Amino acid sequence: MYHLFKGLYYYATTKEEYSILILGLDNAGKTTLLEKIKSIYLPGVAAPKQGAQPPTVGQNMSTIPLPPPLPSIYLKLWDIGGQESLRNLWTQYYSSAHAIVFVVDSTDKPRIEECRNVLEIVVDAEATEGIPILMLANKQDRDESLEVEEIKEVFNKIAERLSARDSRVLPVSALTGTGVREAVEWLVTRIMMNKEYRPPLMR
Ligand SMILES: Nc1nc2c(ncn2[C@@H]2O[C@H](COP(=O)(O)OP(=O)(O)OP(=O)(O)O)[C@@H](O)[C@H]2O)c(=O)[nH]1
Ligand SMILES: [Mg+2]
Repeated sequence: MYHLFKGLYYYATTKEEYSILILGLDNAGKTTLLEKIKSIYLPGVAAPKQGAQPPTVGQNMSTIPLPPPLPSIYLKLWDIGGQESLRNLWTQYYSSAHAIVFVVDSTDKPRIEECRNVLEIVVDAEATEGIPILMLANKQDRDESLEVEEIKEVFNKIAERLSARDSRVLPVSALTGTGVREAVEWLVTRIMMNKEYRPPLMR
């Protein structure tokens, strides 16, 4: 009887926890995205304002219990600094990540090739094999932003590597929130579909 109650208690009080890595060049909008997701799913958290986030030196982490009607799981979001000198830290997070969100500044045309090269390195790393990759064409609220189709073309060049993977490109504005819920919903579906390959932690 004790074991039955213990089992029921465990079942009622634990949830699956999935880690999501938010990567991308410096100034792409990663921290703004994290803050926006927090403001949507956590009660009482204010939405981020333009220019309010200092460049990230190190990491920010937030655990979000998803509200209904989304599945009752925790998303553990890791936002890691994108400056060149910090990018070699990213690899430490790969093996425990259940998905990668790669944020692209759609207004930063001069750095779009750099962006593609950096994504290529992430995709080619052994420890990211088999996990879903979501590319976000961010800053779509700005007039001068590249369209999502143009961003897709740039990333087509690494399509062979991505073709065997679960990947998607979605347009968003981390600042206004347009597309952010859709992005989270895509991630939730894909990490749960992939849970036999990369199982969640139980918390
Ligand atoms: N217009 C617009 N500005 C944005 C958007 N997302 C981020 N920004 C702005 O872009 C700048 C950089 O945003 P951050 O979120 O700090 O960028 P980051 O990727 O975390 O940068 P690092 O921490 O240096 O890696 C800030 O001024 C943000 O307000 C967006 O969707 N639209
Ligand atoms: Mg940041």
